[in-house]
Amino acid sequence: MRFERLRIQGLRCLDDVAVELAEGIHVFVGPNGAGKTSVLEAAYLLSHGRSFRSGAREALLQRGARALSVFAEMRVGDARTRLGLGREGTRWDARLDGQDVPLGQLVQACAVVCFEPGSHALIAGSAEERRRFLDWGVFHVEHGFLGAWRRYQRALKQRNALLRTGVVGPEALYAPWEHELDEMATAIDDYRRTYLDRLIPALSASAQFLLPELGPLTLRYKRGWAEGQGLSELLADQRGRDLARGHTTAGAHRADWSLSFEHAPLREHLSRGQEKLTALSCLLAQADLHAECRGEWPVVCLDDLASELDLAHQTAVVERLGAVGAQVLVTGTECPLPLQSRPHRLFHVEQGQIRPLL
Ligand SMILES: Nc1ncnc2c1ncn2[C@@H]1O[C@H](COP(=O)(O)OP(=O)(O)OP(=O)(O)O)[C@@H](O)[C@H]1O
Repeated sequence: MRFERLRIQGLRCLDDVAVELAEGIHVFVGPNGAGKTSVLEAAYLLSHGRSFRSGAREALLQRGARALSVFAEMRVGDARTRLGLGREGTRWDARLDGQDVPLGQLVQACAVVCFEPGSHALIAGSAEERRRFLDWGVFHVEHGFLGAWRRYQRALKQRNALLRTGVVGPEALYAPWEHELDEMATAIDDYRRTYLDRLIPALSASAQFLLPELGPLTLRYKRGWAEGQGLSELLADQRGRDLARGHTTAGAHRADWSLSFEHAPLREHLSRGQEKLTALSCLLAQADLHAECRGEWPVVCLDDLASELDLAHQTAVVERLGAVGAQVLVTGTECPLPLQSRPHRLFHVEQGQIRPLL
């Protein structure tokens, strides 16, 4: 898929800008604080309903503005789709081809993968980062996943509310939610395992491409509760313990995964640059798998590429994405060296204004 046009209003320093986009690589250059990352954030917002930067979605709204909106004309194969996401007051609205739709439907129609300075948290950060990566990957290729995930979250909220009453009974109050958690956690676990089984070949290939010196990789997945044990029995057994902790301590919301390499068995063996390259390998593999499942590469955003990777790796990534024909949006204070001699679209960004240079 690719964007043909993006119009962004009231997002950070972008008051009202429109960008025409084509196939291939687009580079946004300009000084610090110019609004380059905000362009990528706008694209990402359409595919995730949130920013990739930490902080509340509310921080995206331009100071003093009442409304924020991102519109895109998107091409998927031969079809054109219009996407819109806006916030007015406290209300967020999503639109697909002129119709109001639930946010979930909008974000499922649009796929953007983003490598940015915070991406190394996928390797060095909390389990929540890795679950989010996994769940977004599954969500974009498995339509049934969102329903199971929502039912799981609802049951979890209910059980946690019961725990907060400070009483472990009666059974009739806890048991239905624990059964629901068991059923939905099993479904979520199946989706995640199937996804990871499919991701591993693409991940091995991208890691081999970016980090050949580390040798073959192994992915370990933990589902969030002991293997071989039913979740509802486990939850019934550990109500007292969960009560003391104030929340549910086992289940699909505790899942995690990790990577190790033959020549770097522990995460602590990786340099910071290698952590970033490992995270990038995961994101490229996710994009690759998305292309395999949906027949279209997602849009790939690379924020501040030149400050994140050395020249050899910048070149490798750009060549790989160029070869598969993905639409790529890159930012930097200068045009990254590997892109200086190639045909691509170049935009200058300054004080929230975007001007095409090429
Ligand atoms: N809610 C907001 N309202 C108005 N301006 C904002 C808001 N949030 C951030 N900004 C400003 O918008 C700009 C955002 O810049 P952005 O992060 O997109 O810049 P950039 O060109 O990627 O910069 P860098 O090269 O430093 O990473 C900054 O100048 C920032 O101070």
